Amino acid sequence: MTDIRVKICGLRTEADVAAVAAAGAAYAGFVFFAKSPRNLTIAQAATLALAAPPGLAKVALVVDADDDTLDAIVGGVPLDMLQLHGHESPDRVAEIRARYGLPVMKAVGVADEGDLAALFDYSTVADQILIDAKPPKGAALPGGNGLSFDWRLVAQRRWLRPWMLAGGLTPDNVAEAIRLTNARQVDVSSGVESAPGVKDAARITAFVKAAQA
Ligand SMILES: O=C(O)c1ccccc1NCC(=O)[C@H](O)[C@H](O)COP(=O)(O)O
Repeated sequence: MTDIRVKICGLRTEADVAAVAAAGAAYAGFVFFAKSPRNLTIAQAATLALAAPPGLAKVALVVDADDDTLDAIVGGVPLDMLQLHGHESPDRVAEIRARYGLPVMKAVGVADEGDLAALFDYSTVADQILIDAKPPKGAALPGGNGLSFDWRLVAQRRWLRPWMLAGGLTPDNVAEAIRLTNARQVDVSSGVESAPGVKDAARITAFVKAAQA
C-alpha cells in the first residue's frame, strides 16, 4: 500500500460517492459542463457533496466558466477545490483563486513536448496541475475522453506544484503509469465506468487498489 492519492471524476449518484469513499479515494469530482454525460445541476452536486464523508475532497470541474456561473456553484455546493478544464489563461486562474479562496487545479492537455511549457506557466499560479491527454480536434468534450498520452513525456519530471496524472487510466494500466511517471496522484473517469456517465463500483475499487498497490 502506497500513499498515492486518487481522484475519481464525474460522479452522478450517492452510490458513486459511497463507492469512491469506501475504495479510499482522496478526491471526488463533480462535472459542470452541459454537453457532458456526467453533467450535474447545482442542486444535484450539493446533494452529492453533502453525502461525502469528511476526508473526501469535493472538486468542481468547470470549463471556461464566468464569474456568475462560479458564484452559483461555489455558493451552492460545499467544495474543497475548483478544477479548471477549459482555456483559462494563467491570469484567469489567479483571478479565480483570489476571488473564491479555494485551491485551484488547472488541467493542461499534453500531446507532445511543445505542450510542456504550459505546465510550467500554470504551475506558477495554480495550486495543483492536472496533466491530461489533449482532446482530439473536434472532440465534444475537453476531457473525460478515456484517451492516454505518451507518459514518457512527463516521466520523472518535477513541477513547482503538486500534480495529478490523468487521461485514459484504467485499473489495468494505472500501476504502470505510476511506475513510469512517478506520479503521486492520479485521476480517472471513463476507466471506471460501464457506460458514459455510469460509474462502476467494482472498477472504482479495482482502480484505487491498483494505484495504491
Ligand atoms: O468528464 C467529463 O465529461 C468532462 C467534461 C468536460 C471537461 C472535462 C471532463 N472530464 C475530465 C476528467 O474526468 C478527468 O479530469 C480527466 O480528463 C480524465 O478523464 P478520463 O480519460 O476519462 O479518465
